[in-house]
Amino acid sequence: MATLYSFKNKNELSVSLAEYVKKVSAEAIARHGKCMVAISGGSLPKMLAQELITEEGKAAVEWSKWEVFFADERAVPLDHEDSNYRLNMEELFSKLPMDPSQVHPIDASLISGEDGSETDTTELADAYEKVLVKCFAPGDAVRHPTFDLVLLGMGPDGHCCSLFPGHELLRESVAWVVGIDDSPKPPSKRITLTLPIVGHANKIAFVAAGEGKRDMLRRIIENPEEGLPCTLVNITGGEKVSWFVDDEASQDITHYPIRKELNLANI
Ligand SMILES: O=C1O[C@H](COP(=O)(O)O)[C@@H](O)[C@H](O)[C@H]1O
Repeated sequence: MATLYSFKNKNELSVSLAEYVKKVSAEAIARHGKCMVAISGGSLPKMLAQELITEEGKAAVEWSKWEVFFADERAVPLDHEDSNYRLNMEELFSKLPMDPSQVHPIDASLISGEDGSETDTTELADAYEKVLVKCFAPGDAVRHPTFDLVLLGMGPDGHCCSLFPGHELLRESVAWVVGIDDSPKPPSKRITLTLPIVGHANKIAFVAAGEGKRDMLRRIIENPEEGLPCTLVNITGGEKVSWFVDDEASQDITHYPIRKELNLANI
């Protein structure tokens, strides 16, 4: 069962989220010498940056051991305002002691049309899957990449990565990365990790804050029968999943245990 942490405000959420990231990172590096991370876009990078780009945050994590991939990406040029790569670089990774080569973007040469609207998303997804194959198991065939940490936002419609409610891609069980051409949230062309890959990670963290997420958060947590994408990650990931939300977002949750403090021993 996923753990739900709710904090007084976004500031306290960011403080605990940073503690969680530090611990998960240290454990991964102790286990296999690196930390393989998948990250999404939206409001998440800013919340991570608050504590992690400080001098203390820079020193508390072995950033040189991180390899960063995208949980989802929009089929746009890397400097486009909709690019999750651009957002994460600007908000977070360019401010950390990391080499840019540690962050693995989509293959920009496959973006077609000025705004990416003519891109073949299957080709883009397949190319990104090859990046994962290469980075996770060089020269080796693996059934699933195991991310040490997947960091996700929650869309106000209950989507995560670029897996949208009711979409057929929620049933994908073979591919690691898939293309989507009909995202209900623009831009319509994207690529995304699939549910089995997200659920296979060692740790999965969701971040959601503010009144705008309140109703959907309640439905995700309390109405699993709706089968919303975030709920499916909760079900697949079970106790590996932690939610970091603020009290504004969790206010309507009455039938699920809410923890008010992060307990690092339980992670
Ligand atoms: O389109 C996307 O939206 C989600 C949620 O974003 P938020 O701004 O509501 O936090 C994000 O997680 C995903 O990466 C992005 O492509």
